[in-house]
Amino acid sequence: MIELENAAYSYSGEALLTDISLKLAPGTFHFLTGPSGAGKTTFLKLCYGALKPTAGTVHIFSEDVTQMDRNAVAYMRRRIGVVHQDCQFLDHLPVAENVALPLTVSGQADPSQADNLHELMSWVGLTGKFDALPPELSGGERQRAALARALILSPDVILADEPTGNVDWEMSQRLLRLLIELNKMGKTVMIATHDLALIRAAKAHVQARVLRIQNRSLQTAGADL
Ligand SMILES: Nc1ncnc2c1ncn2[C@@H]1O[C@H](COP(=O)(O)OP(=O)(O)OP(=O)(O)O)[C@@H](O)[C@H]1O
Repeated sequence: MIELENAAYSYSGEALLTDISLKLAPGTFHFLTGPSGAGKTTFLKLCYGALKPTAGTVHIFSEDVTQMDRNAVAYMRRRIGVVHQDCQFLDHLPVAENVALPLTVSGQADPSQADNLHELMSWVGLTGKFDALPPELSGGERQRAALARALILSPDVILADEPTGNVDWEMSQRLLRLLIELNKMGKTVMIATHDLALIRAAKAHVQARVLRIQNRSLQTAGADL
């Protein structure tokens, strides 16, 4: 689905990631860990075409990202749901409209009537928050709304950047269960996280591969996590 081959990324000529190779196969579950500033968000951006590698190649759904124009990237992005670290809501729009935004952007006539909007809001436990504004949500509600928005176009792949960053243990377990459930439905999932306890908890329920970015490269983490 997503394949990086000797991929590298530099900001302003300074190498952050070098010689990264990885194949994300359909239906797999990955964690991505590593110290703060190691490049986890940057790596995820390479995986969804927000950044193009400065060396090597990235293929997404068999297409070379460096050869895609903006329209092709936008079209490809419909198949990848991204949960951003800071959620990135439009604070003046109600939660349901934020969740439906990818439908609006992709030209669906009346997103508020979309069956999957109602289903998703219910699935993430936010039925009562349709008309709330994002600043009125708790941290866990924000993360669940961000997950719902990432899923609104029924993507094949979910990339979640610290989805449990600002929530307590109980809520992080709830979010993890949702992501595991998605994987059991056949979706490919990658979660970037600092939370090693979360990774340990997940391993009891899902076969997950743990990757670590360290010293600019990507390694498979040991079983001692
Ligand atoms: N647009 C940018 N321009 C220049 N440098 C950047 C840019 N975005 C990120 N960086 C730098 O790249 C490095 C890696 O950032 P990135 O956000 O990918 O790391 P991370 O592992 O996700 O960090 P954290 O765990 O703290 O979220 C950091 O030093 C950051 O300052």
